[in-house]
Amino acid sequence: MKPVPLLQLTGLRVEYSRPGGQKVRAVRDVDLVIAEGETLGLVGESGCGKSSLGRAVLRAIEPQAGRIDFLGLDITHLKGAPLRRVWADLQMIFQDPFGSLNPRRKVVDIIAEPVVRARGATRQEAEERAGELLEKVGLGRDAGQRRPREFSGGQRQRIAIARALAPSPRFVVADEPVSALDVSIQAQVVNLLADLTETSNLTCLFISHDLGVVRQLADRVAVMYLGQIIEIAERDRFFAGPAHPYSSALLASVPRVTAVAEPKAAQLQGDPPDPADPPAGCLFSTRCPAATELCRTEQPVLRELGPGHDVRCHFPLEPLEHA
Ligand SMILES: Nc1ncnc2c1ncn2[C@@H]1O[C@H](COP(=O)(O)OP(=O)(O)OP(=O)(O)O)[C@@H](O)[C@H]1O
Repeated sequence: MKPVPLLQLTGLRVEYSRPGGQKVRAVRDVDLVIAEGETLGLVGESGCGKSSLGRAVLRAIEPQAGRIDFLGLDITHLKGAPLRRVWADLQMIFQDPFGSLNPRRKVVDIIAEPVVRARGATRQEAEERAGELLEKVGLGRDAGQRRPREFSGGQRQRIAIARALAPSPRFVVADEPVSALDVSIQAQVVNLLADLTETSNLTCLFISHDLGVVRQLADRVAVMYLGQIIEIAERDRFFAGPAHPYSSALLASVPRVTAVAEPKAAQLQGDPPDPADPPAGCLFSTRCPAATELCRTEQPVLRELGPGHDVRCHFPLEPLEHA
């Protein structure tokens, strides 16, 4: 029997209304399956809809269409107590570790609180769990008696990670968790996250605009453009040579991860179109150096290029190497 996917998105759509009533479709009918224990890296330029997708998955916002199945349960329109029960298994790590931590509370209380609230633990059990987690994230139990402002940015993000893991969730959405940190600290926090996801069999949606970071953590990579997933592949296959011209250009713009040269990669020119006024045909056609008349008129579907490798392009690039 096929295992139940931990998370399944079917035709997920998120729309916002701008003042004046104009509709912005931030997530366009996304289908996605995340298996238990995997880390999926979701990448793309600013504004492509990564956070909107992450927030919809967490049910911090309600999607306009589509369906979210988590652990086999349809959570798309869940509200109140049933949604709060699901949140015990669905946690979030935010970009800004200071803004997301209550400055007036002691660290031990910040971490213990979700264990009491979500799991019904006693105060003593929750504090014990907080102590364990503070050790696990490398801060030590004594850190629990201090307040967030006494810690550096990287340390605060370790506290935020400990808080997210405190109720022993099955799934974590990490939305740009290291991009507010100094580059020298980023690697430490990424290594910690890689270690924790590995040792706790945690499933993770890791949102980042930084392909270098995604390469260190993700088992699979999904690339978003203007609300659509335009390519998804196993990490090694992706980094050996992505098939979508947009992914290729994105990869070429990150010097650190282009050890494998991508000769066909074009430079990304200009900004993405306004999602309220998307182009006809392929959404990338206005910036794609290889766009033809077909690309400008007919929207490509996401189709399988090889095992576990899907691409939404009429003329995908030849992979340099097959994993
Ligand atoms: N509350 C809102 N009202 C109107 N438009 C919004 C709202 N939130 C997001 N958007 C728009 O939806 C699109 C997707 O935004 P989203 O924040 O999901 O993208 P992102 O890829 O996470 O970008 P970033 O990395 O900058 O956070 C953008 O065009 C954004 O301007």
